[in-house]
Amino acid sequence: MTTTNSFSLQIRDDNVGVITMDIAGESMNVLKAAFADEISQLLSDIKANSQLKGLVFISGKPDSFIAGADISMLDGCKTAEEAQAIGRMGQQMFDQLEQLPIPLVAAIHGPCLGGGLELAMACHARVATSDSKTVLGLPEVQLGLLPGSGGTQRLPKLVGLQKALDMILTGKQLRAAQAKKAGLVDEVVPNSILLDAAVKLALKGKPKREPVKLNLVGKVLERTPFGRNILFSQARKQTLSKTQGNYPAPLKILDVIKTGVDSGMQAGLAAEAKAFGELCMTKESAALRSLFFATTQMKKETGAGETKPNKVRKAAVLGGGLMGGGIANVTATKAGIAVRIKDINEQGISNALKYSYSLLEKKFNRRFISKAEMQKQLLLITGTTDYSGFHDADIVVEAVFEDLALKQQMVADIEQHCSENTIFASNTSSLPIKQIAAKAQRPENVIGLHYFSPVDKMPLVEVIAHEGTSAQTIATTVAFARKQGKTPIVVKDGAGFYVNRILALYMNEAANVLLEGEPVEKIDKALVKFGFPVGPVTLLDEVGIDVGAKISPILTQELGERFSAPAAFDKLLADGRKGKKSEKGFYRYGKTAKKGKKQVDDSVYSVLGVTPAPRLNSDEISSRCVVQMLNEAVRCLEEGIIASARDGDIGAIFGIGFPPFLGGPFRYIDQLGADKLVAQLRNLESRFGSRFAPAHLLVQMAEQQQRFYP
Ligand SMILES: C[C@H](O)CC(=O)SCCNC(=O)CCNC(=O)[C@H](O)C(C)(C)COP(=O)(O)OP(=O)(O)OC[C@H]1O[C@@H](n2cnc3c(N)ncnc32)[C@H](O)[C@@H]1OP(=O)(O)O
Repeated sequence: MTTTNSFSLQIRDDNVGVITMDIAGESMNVLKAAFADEISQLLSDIKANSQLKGLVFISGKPDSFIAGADISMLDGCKTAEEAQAIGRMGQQMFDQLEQLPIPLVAAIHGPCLGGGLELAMACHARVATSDSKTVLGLPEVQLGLLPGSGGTQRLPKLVGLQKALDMILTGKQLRAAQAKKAGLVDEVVPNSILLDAAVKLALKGKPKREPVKLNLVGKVLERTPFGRNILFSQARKQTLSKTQGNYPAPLKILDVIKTGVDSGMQAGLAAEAKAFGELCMTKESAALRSLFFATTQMKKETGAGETKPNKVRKAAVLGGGLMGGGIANVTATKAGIAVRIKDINEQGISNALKYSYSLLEKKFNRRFISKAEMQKQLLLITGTTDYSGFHDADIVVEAVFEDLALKQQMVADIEQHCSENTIFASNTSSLPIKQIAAKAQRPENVIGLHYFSPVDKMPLVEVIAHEGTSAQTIATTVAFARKQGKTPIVVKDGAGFYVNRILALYMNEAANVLLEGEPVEKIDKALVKFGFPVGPVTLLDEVGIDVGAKISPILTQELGERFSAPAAFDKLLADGRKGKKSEKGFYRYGKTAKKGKKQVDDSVYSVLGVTPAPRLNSDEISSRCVVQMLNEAVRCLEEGIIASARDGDIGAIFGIGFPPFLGGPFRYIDQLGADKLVAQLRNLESRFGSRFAPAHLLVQMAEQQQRFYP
């Protein structure tokens, strides 16, 4: 038996060596530069033992394999050369594993990501557990990086070029069954027999790798120089349209994979390590890494200091609409908690159940979950038109219309039908929680829990405590949201909370620009180019022009005139234009829409009384909208609506899709400089009026040359 700090090698009676990786004192295995010496020692012991018939590499952690290279180590690199050397070291380490004369099998349970998968791919075979915790992927692109230790070269060999490009460019993670279908793992087994299965495979000898099975088109695209040129140029085009050129990593990924395919593995590896080093130094990667650190840190916070959350065993949802159905879905599928939906009629319940069914069916068809998992999750969702089955709900989330009296009635109903500890969480997007709790007998149990649509996709929730909400209610709600797979930020009670507040000013400015005559598609394109997933006008159509019109007066009354929507927008509603749901908005929908490209419904201009005439350039449009968002974010921090710049950054990125490569509004202000932003706002204020007046805190920071982050 050989033991180093993080690895041990144990020889079994059948002469299979089991290498166990278990970094002391850390909850997950990550790869560090310091391991090079340990691996060398291990390999020399292995080579010295002529009896060995095979090897298994397994993790000593209960629920994780390897979560990749240590991101803190990468963050600490000062030069591209330093980061390149780390990539090279990993490449050499994995090369040595691949060169071993005896079969080496990776036994994978839990996350096997980034450098972890690169190590597993250097092994001669892979067995993975069918457990839902087991996921395999190369998520480096999400950190603004590329796989730096052989991943760009080995993955295409195992799963084919097209699949590898898809995985590396998106960072998507595969469950074991999907990985098996793709050719990434050889066997899928229950966790209880993982080691046995891996040993068995090792004793069979090194498997012969057949070329990836491809259909005729696939063969032409992947196995002829002509086809590959088409494949890479298509991928480049798609990447540029998706990233708008804002992210350097995807283009480098394409270059590096192409180098390997055209000039061989060694050239590919050299290009990979060089690009890895360069990417590590980019501001985009630094911003994306900061998101990883922020979200990891937030996972530990209860939202209420030392108060421990109560366990939620059963939940209920009021309202089976799109939001209610989505909330029920994540409660059952992500949190694994039984959830009861109440709607005023059977149809509402049936819609909510169908919603979950179709999402789960898609996951099943993609082999992401098994039939048994699908059925188990569906069984957790039940429906009722009265309050039957509500008495033992630990938390009730209401997702009914934005009507204060109705919501107050719901509070009273829940106090009557549920226990005295049941939490009442309101999914309101604009009403102050204090008002919803105003008539409650137990206001300490009332809280806001604001989800974003579509609930199954949007990662953020705002948890809103009013002054009387108890610490216990806050901690339990935060933990509940986290179990649903959400990133919660705790915000102070106030109209629009944080996300809708900063969004409203941004959308208003887009509306102002539109009313000055800029064409709809130009405004949308400008903000997509800036880095938002969709433009503000498209977003207004999606959310509903009527919804915007309802929220705007509430925000104006509570927060001031800068929130009042341009009066001309009332004409849209008078014309029956509510957006996508009414098939009438800024764009064409339904029968009037032609297939393919989105088209502006030109009649919207005459309704608004404007003649479209482009005058501003893309940067002028985007900066006018974005500075409104930045300025309001600072006001929210100043007023304590958000507790920190970090929460504000996460809220904007996860709730609105603020460009992640900028790190969020506050990191972006740091990058711009508070003084430059103040100057820009003052200039706009002189042209357009007080809605651009800079926030006090921003002015103060500009004067004192301060930053939000060190
Ligand atoms: C050369 C290579 O190609 C380059 C790379 O490999 S870059 C790294 C690629 N890997 C990744 O991006 C994966 C990052 N990690 C994750 O996504 C998630 O942590 C996970 C899905 C693995 C697990 O999530 P979850 O179970 O919620 O646990 P989470 O709280 O995030 O992490 C547990 C601990 O592991 C740490 N951790 C996880 N992955 C890490 C990593 N790659 N580097 C450093 N620390 C990591 C977390 O910081 C946390 O530490 P703590 O307990 O001391 O706070």
